[in-house]
Amino acid sequence: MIRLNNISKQFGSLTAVDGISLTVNKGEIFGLVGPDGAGKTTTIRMITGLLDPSGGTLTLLGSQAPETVKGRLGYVPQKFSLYGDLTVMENIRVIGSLYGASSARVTELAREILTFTNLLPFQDRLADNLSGGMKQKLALAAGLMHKPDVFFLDEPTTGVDPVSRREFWQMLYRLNKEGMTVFVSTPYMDEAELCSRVAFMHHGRIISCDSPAALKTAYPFKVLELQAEGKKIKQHLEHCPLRDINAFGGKYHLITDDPAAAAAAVRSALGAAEIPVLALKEIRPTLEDVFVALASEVI
Ligand SMILES: Nc1ncnc2c1ncn2[C@@H]1O[C@H](COP(=O)(O)OP(=O)(O)OP(=O)(O)O)[C@@H](O)[C@H]1O
Repeated sequence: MIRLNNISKQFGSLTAVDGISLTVNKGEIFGLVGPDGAGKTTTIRMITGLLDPSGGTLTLLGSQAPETVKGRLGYVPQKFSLYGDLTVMENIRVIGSLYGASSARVTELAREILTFTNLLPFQDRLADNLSGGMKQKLALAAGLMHKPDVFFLDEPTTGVDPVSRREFWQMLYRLNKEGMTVFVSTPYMDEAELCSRVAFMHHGRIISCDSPAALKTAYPFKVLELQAEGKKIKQHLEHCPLRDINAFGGKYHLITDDPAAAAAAVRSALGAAEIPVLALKEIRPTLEDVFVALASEVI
């Protein structure tokens, strides 16, 4: 459905996308995952024909010219780009009428899509007065007005509250079940987990691409999760048999080859520093662990 072969993009001397190749199959929820500046937006803009690649070849829906299949694509850009001074319904109707449907058909479709996105009760509210999560739902609704075969969403939930994020993903799942191929970029690893396959992007390159389960299975190290209250924890663990220490929201992931030996050394080192260990246990590696290892080129 989507095939990129050695695609790159230069902006002057900056290489934003550095020779990436990937294939997305019909019916997938494909995640392009990576930190800010990795090259995700640039990649999506090239696939959707908004930007010309500097090199490489690209096939989308069987065509090498994205503009010829534009009518079959949906695109939700990173920044809200609908009309703030129009209501929810007006925004949707404007987009619908751009595709040349009759007024009656636009009304019917608008109601159907606003119902699907739970926005119907807010149809008369100005877009400017919507919450961040609702704005993103409106952008999603707009992207659906022409019933695309493949739907591109560029970091659709950045800055959106957790409840709205969950609702948003439930919608993506429902659309996907109905047959829509979804291509979504995200900096969030919990969202990466929800994709059928993910490509990790870093400094313009794809450093790995597989299903979340396969990526985690291939991870070669063990992970200990540590909860401890104290300062300079990393420093105290310097001489423990650990490959890496990563802080994730108040907890530490300790990367090791030998979890038993590492746990004993950690308890001893923190004990000597009078830092109480609140919890220390081996956990299954997360996608975040996989990404950190890939990005630092230790796997
Ligand atoms: N039009 C442009 N001109 C010059 N540099 C650009 C342009 N667009 C993107 N870049 C640069 O290319 C790199 C990749 O940017 P891109 O927006 O694709 O990354 P991203 O992974 O989508 O991250 P973000 O979430 O920050 O948008 C960045 O260094 C960015 O500053």
